[in-house]
Amino acid sequence: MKPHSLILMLMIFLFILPIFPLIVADLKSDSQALLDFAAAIPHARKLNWNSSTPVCSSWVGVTCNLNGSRVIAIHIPAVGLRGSIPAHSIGRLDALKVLSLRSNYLNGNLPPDIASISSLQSLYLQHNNFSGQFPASLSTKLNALDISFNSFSGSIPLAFQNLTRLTVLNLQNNSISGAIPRLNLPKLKLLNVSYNNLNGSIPFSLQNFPSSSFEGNSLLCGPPLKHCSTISLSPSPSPSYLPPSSTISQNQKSIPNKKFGLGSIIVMAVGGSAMLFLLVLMIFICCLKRTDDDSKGVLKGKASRGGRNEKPKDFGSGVQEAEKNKLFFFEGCSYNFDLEDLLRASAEVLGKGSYGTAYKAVLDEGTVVAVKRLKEVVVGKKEFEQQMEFLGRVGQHPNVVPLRAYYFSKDEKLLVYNYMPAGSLFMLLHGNRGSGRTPLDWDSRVKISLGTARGIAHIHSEGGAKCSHGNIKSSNVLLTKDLDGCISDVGLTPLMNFSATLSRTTGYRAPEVAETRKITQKSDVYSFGVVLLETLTGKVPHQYPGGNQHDVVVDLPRWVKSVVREEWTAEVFDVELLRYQNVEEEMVQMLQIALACVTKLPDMRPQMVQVVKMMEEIKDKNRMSSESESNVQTP
Ligand SMILES: Nc1ncnc2c1ncn2[C@@H]1O[C@H](COP(=O)(O)OP(=O)(O)OP(=O)(O)O)[C@@H](O)[C@H]1O
Repeated sequence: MKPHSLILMLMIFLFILPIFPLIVADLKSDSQALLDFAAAIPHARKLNWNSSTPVCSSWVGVTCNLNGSRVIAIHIPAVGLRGSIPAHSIGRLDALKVLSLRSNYLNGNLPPDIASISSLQSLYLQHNNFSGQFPASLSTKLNALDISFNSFSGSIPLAFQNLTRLTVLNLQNNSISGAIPRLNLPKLKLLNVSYNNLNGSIPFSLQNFPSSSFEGNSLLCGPPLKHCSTISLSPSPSPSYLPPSSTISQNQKSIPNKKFGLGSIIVMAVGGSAMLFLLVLMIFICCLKRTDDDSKGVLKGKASRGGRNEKPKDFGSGVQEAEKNKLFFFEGCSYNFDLEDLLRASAEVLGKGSYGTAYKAVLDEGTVVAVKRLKEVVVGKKEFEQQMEFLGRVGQHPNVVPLRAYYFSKDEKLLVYNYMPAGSLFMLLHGNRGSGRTPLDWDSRVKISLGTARGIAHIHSEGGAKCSHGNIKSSNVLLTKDLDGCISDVGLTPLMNFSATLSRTTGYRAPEVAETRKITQKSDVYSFGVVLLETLTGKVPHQYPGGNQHDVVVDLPRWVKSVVREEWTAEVFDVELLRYQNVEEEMVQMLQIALACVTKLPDMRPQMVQVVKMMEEIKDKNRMSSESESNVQTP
């Protein structure tokens, strides 16, 4: 080594030596703050945070700065965090820039020390159960704040006026009340305050945002919503005076009158030199680092790609490095991620089915998808791809859960679907039958059943006479946010071990299937008939873990037929439906369709297109007769 290099190295060493204990102490205090947080908050997925492993390289979701001295970002979305965050835990991370705790089950107040971390730039708390007033004191460096889908109440803090760097402000679906303050936020690109209890007029500075930013606040008025009437019941005008922030006023007061003495000048000169020295040092270190990197070349690139972020996730453990990025997207799919992103996403198990395990995966940019990791696929790659190609063609229908992408390798087969946040028909019918349950009304049951029937009819007609579903049941009827029924798991039966399917469809399986070991369109009609009976009776057609055994009827078609034969037809219907007036006839007609579907002889069952037609006729007839009744009553 040359002598001048040695001198420089010595200088660096001499400079770093005194600050090294400070670096270690800062990181230690950050890690302790995180450990305090994790100890107070139960979590479903392993965070791997413990004092014996290095914070910056092995703690899940934790990012440090370049020299590894401070924690600067925490991303732990959808890891099943529960409970309320204690004060003086995360709030102690005073170098934190990004905090993402979205899609967990956190509740209670947000500790004020988090919102006021002075370095904080992005705060993502959406989809939790936080409540109470959002803290009034906020980091003025914030550029993104998303607290949507919580239960925050109180008014929008006036301190929002000071968030001049804000580009995203999402407060939708909370219980925030009062008027919107006159926010003049020059960088704001995305604003959403919809579905709160806001009132008064929309401030002029925010009137350029679309009406969807404000909808769902019945007492809010003015452009882009309807004009405010001059005599408003609850005008609550926006506050016309906003006190300037304390920091601004202090700065304004102090700067003009300042006079510098000799002492101050010496301090400034010494400080300036130190800064200059630091700058030169940093440039030097960067140069050294680059030389080092260059000498490692491609290897270095590979190492970083395979680093902390690339740990295999539950649904991706069989994915090989060489096969990365071979995620195949179907045409028209707008998703913008690759396999690597998917494997890095945080995942939550939705359930285990006969075909494998389903996960909810939340990608870094906020996209949510459902991923199915298939087990026991019995076909080879070619056949698998042919089936996928077929599904790409057939699966395009509003009542079929869209398959967006797939991945195939020797050890891993993944299917990526749209995530359906409203859950399944099974959960809606049988989940939480105790107190606090929201009953499923008649119109919703009809809408879901008709949607499902349309989805199945579409597969039968588009896929050809030999195309059937083979696994129709209420947990495979998923719901859109408007409660429309969509059929899922389309086209998977031909890929799987037949006995696995047989064992899981008990209760919905047509009697001939066990004998012939063949799934047909007529056996799908039978299964749909059972789902319709389940929707009408509220009874579960099979035993299930944790279920209320009083609601289980092992052979539902047989039970319904026996009750109807005894002329106790009214007894078969779900008690929740008895409260609805004037729908008895419609209910009985739907019951007749269901019974036609579960006829023992396959040839006697209607085709799915006929089922759809009959259901539509019943719906239209009843709508027309109720309209004409109301017309008669109108004077
Ligand atoms: N796209 C999706 N969006 C939301 N939830 C889903 C999605 N796909 C599946 N689920 C849910 O995940 C859970 C497991 O689904 P999965 O289809 O793997 O099993 P299953 O329906 O219980 O049985 P089977 O494998 O026989 O269909 C179910 O509760 C289902 O409602």
